[in-house]
Order: sequence, then C-alpha cells, then structure tokens
Amino acid sequence: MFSAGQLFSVTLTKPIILTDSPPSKHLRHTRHRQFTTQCTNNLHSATNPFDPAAVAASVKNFTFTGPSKNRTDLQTSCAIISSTIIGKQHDNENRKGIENITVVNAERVLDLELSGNIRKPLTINDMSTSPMHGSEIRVVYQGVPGAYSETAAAKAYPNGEFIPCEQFEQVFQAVELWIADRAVLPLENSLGGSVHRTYDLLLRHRLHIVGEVQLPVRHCLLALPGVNKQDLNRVISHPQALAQCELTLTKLDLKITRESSNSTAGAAELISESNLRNTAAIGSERAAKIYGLNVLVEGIHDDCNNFTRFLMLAREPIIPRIDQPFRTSIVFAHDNGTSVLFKVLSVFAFRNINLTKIESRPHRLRPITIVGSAKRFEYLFYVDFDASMADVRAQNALSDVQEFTTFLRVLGSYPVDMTPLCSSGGD
Ligand SMILES: O=C(O)C(=O)C[C@]1(C(=O)O)C=C[C@@H](O)C=C1
Repeated sequence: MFSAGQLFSVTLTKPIILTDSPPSKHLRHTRHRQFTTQCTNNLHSATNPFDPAAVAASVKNFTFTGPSKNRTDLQTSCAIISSTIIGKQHDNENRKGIENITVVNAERVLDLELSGNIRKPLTINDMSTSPMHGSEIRVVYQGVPGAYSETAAAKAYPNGEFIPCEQFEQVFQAVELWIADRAVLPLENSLGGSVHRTYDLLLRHRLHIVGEVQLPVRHCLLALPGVNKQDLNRVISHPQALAQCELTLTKLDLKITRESSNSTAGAAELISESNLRNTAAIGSERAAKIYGLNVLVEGIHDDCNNFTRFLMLAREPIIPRIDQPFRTSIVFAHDNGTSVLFKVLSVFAFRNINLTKIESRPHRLRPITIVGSAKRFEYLFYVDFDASMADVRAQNALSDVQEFTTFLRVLGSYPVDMTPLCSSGGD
C-alpha cells in the first residue's frame, strides 16, 4: 500500500543513478541567454495568443516581413541540442547494449533506463524548483505560432512565454535542458484519435504530466487573398487535421491532393511564404490572421464535437489532491500470463474507479516474443483513470497492478480540465 509520501514510488523504490545531473548555474544561464536572445527577436514566440494587442502586433509584423530569420536560428538551436542529446543516448546504447534487457520491472527498470530508451522520471533530487529565471513561465510547444498547441499552452498558462519548436522530441528536451519550464503536447483528438508520438516519447523521457487541457478545435480552409476554391489542386495540413476533416473535404468535391505538414499553422505559413496560389491549408482562423490568409470555408471538421486533449509536462510532479477531480496516467507491461490485462483492469473496477482511456503501443525494446514457432507481439499499455494518487483507492489499485505486471510507471496525477464545453475556442 502507498502512503501520501510515496505517491510516485512505483518507479522510485530503488536508488536513483543520475545519467545527467542538473546543469550548473553557469550552463543554465548560458542556455537561457542563447535561447532568449533568439526568442526575444522572434515576436511570435513571446506573443500571448489571448492578448489581442500582442496578436495584432505579431500579425502586423509577420504578415509584412515574412517569417523571422530568428525563428530559423531558434529551430536550428533546438536541433543542435537534440542531436547532441541523441548522440549521447546512442553512446549509452552502444556501450551497454539492449540485448540483456528482458523486462521492465520496477525492480529492474534502471537497467532499461540506462539503455537510453526508457528514462526514469525526474525527481526532486534531480533538480530544484523551476522556473529559475524570473516570474514568467516558459512554455514550449510543437509547431509554429498560430498552431492549436500554442492556444492550448495559452489556456493552461495565460501569462506564459511561448516557445515554438519543430519536433516533438525537441519539446521534451527543451524542458529537460531547462530551456523551458513546461511542455504542452497533443495526446488525443475526439475525431482523429491518439497522437502516438506523444505516447511513445512520454516513456522515453523523464517528464511528469502535471495537467491537461481540452481544446475545441475549429478547422477552416485557408488560402491566399484572391484565391477561389476552383484554383486549388492541393490541401496541406497536419495529419491529425487532415483526418479530422476527411469527410468534409470529400463532400466539398474539390480536385485536390492532400499532403501532410508539421503543423496546421506551418501549412498556413508555407502558403504565405511561398505565395502558393494553388494550395489551401487546414488551420485556425487565428493562423489565417497571422499569415495573411483568407478563410475560404469555415468549420470544416467532420463533427462539431472536435476536441483535442493536450498534456502539460514538467520536470517535477505536482502534489496530487483529493479536493478536486484528478486524473492519473500510468503505463505498464506484463509478461503475458493468463488474463493479465483483464486482472489489471479489474483492480480499478472493483474499487469503482473509472477508466477513461486505454492505449497500447509496441514494446520497442522487446517487440516480439517467439513462442514455439509463433510470434507474439509485445505491448506497453497506457491507462488513464479518474482518481488522484492521493486517494487510497488509487494507491491500493496500483499496489495490485504491480503484482500482475513486470513494469509500472505513474506518468502523472493531475487536475481534470473541467472548463465548460463552450468557454474557449481553438482559433
Ligand atoms: O498543428 C497544430 O496546430 C497542432 O497544434 C497539432 C495538432 C495535433 O497534433 O493534434 C493539435 C490539434 C489539432 O488536433 C490538430 C493538430
């Protein structure tokens, strides 16, 4: 059984060997200086999307000057940071090899983590409280200004400073390297389903889920001023946005090919930057304003209940509470004993704990087990349930889950987003 002080003890029962220690004060300051110099020149990264004056200023600057060179610098700097880290992880893998790793038990998890593929969560011992640099919280998101992720970040942290990042992996690394204090990433959409990249990276990195935001997503068809629907032969957007508008696009009966891009706003930016008169983007009204595009068709998502659930990640977990609705996210693996999955799920049912999501992902370290001449696929199971880790029922349930599984990690226990359905817009 868990006590309040052991809330995240599932993976923390063993002594922790740090693979990377907290950055020195000097290094932290250097990283912040490099990054902020680039960010302050990048109007968009510091724009609060909920502040009309700031948005207007950024729209004006962006529309007439095109994308700032500093954004490229900033992304290059993100990429350099990533390649250094990935290089380091590969070194670790090569040195240690992954062939010895059989299971992912809380007892043996350190072996796995040292392989560089699944990292243990950061703990209070790893670093002191953030942010270190002043009052404003720096929030990193994947995409460019005008992306829904940026709106989600602003909903979660209205006074934050928002940092765009090209790749998902860089978003995690920006927080781990103290360049940002929080990361905001999409996890699932009510029409398009799960964002698998986020699930996979949650386990490979050491951050904790500290919150969630559910954002209504209103997609529009965007094109350059003067362009009509008949001029189009291509539509570009994030694959999730294309999936969420699939039926409507077909119904519109346009002679267009569909192509994916890194983000909805990135697609709008490309059209604006390259003056693409035969191409439309799927994105928000806000992205249209930022990149000087017209809204050709409004509300092209296939169902009006189009919501994306975003996670907020931090270096440290928050203290779970029981005086407000909390959700807990876990991931586990088992060695395929008889009805293990059923047993694991029933520990929640017996305690009247509502499961809200279950997702399985390939077990990348042991994708297949050979049983005789048959191949059995191996999975990691991600489960969300409606209870706080401060709730004794949840602690007992996880105690039982541990009995049946070979690996268990609590990804976070965090407040449920209770904002009324109509109170915030994704554009
Ligand atoms: O491209 C964007 O604007 C994003 O913020 C990414 C993203 C996603 O990955 O799901 C976020 C919300 C929408 O569901 C569509 C795209």
